[in-house]
Amino acid sequence: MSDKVTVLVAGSWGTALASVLAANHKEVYLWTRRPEQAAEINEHHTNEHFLPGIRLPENIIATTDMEQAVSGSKAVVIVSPSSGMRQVARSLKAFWKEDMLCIHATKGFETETMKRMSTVISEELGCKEGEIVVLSGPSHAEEVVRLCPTTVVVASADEARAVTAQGLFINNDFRVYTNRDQLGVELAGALKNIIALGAGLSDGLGFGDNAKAALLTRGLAEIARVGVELGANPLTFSGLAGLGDLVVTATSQHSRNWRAGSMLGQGKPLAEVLDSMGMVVEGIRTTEAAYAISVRLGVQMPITDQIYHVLFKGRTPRSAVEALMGRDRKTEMEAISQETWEQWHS
Ligand SMILES: NC(=O)C1=CN([C@@H]2O[C@H](COP(=O)(O)OP(=O)(O)OC[C@H]3O[C@@H](n4cnc5c(N)ncnc54)[C@H](OP(=O)(O)O)[C@@H]3O)[C@@H](O)[C@H]2O)C=CC1
Ligand SMILES: O=C(CO)COP(=O)(O)O
Repeated sequence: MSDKVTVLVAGSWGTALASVLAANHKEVYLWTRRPEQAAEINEHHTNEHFLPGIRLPENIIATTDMEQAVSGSKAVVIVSPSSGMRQVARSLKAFWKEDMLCIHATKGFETETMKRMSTVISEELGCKEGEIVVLSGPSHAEEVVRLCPTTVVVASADEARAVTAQGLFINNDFRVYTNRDQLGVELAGALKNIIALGAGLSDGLGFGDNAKAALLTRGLAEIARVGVELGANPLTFSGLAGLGDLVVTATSQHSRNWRAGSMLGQGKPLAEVLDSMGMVVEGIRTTEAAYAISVRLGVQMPITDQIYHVLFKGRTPRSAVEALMGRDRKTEMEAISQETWEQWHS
């Protein structure tokens, strides 16, 4: 097989992952729907809107032709925002071959159906969900393209595919671990964006480090609670896709979710905040999906609940904080059932 790999969509993360792959492979095809962006990448080796000031490797070949991008590739990496995933996966289907590896690096749900991205992709490609590989972890595109040391996890129910994905991406700047808990990794990557919005809100309101530490810790508790209820390994939430990504997203000014939350906390309306971003803020849609999932399962997600009401129901950030601080008295630790413990330690 050739040494060609493909990345679908040339946003910040797709372009950054193409740069990692370009260090390891001969040809990296980067598909975009915009001809002017393809021309910019091929002629100037830049993607100025998404990664200002960065010169991209010359073996990244941008194209708007899906067939040219995909045919003969050994792996296709989909990095669409969650809102475009079904459409992008559907366009891929015509050129998809069963021996290609499919990896996705998107952090979100399909809001209309509350489905995970692996589910959406497998439905469109007609493959098993467990064959998809999920790439996630603490990794801002802006730092990856500057070759700052970065660690991520690739997860698949099919361990051999995760190991193959690890081999495609790993190098001395980009360290890749494998994990069998595809479900947990996917849930952790999506749900941390809600807490990052909350951390931004807290900073925008002028609260301090105590509030942020509380949000991260109790946020992780509710992410793990819903994750375990859905069948994930509890230990995944203390790994790179869980704690690692939560820390990087909720404490970094690179984070679009943190930035959006911070502007909301300063009193800017949601529509104005989203207009000013120029990039995807996944946490908004994810809050809607997670709120619906928590109601459906009857699992408490108090922080998500408050952020949902701030975003969509006109609650002020301050009254959301009052509601969180005034909740019933609780014990900190929740029991993990014997059955769950045995399942993950067998
Ligand atoms: N940025 C980061 O550091 C990281 C991002 N992620 C995740 O990666 C995913 C993508 O985020 P990111 O790259 O940052 O987003 P950006 O906002 O930087 O870019 C989004 C890209 O998606 C394209 N796009 C959107 N909808 C469609 C569609 N229907 N068909 C084709 N192309 C489409 C846009 O094209 P156009 O320009 O034509 O609108 C644009 O190129 C998100 O789920 C995010 O959470 C994960 C880890 C790190
Ligand atoms: O997921 C990310 C880093 O791991 C990027 O987060 P933002 O989408 O908030 O920028």
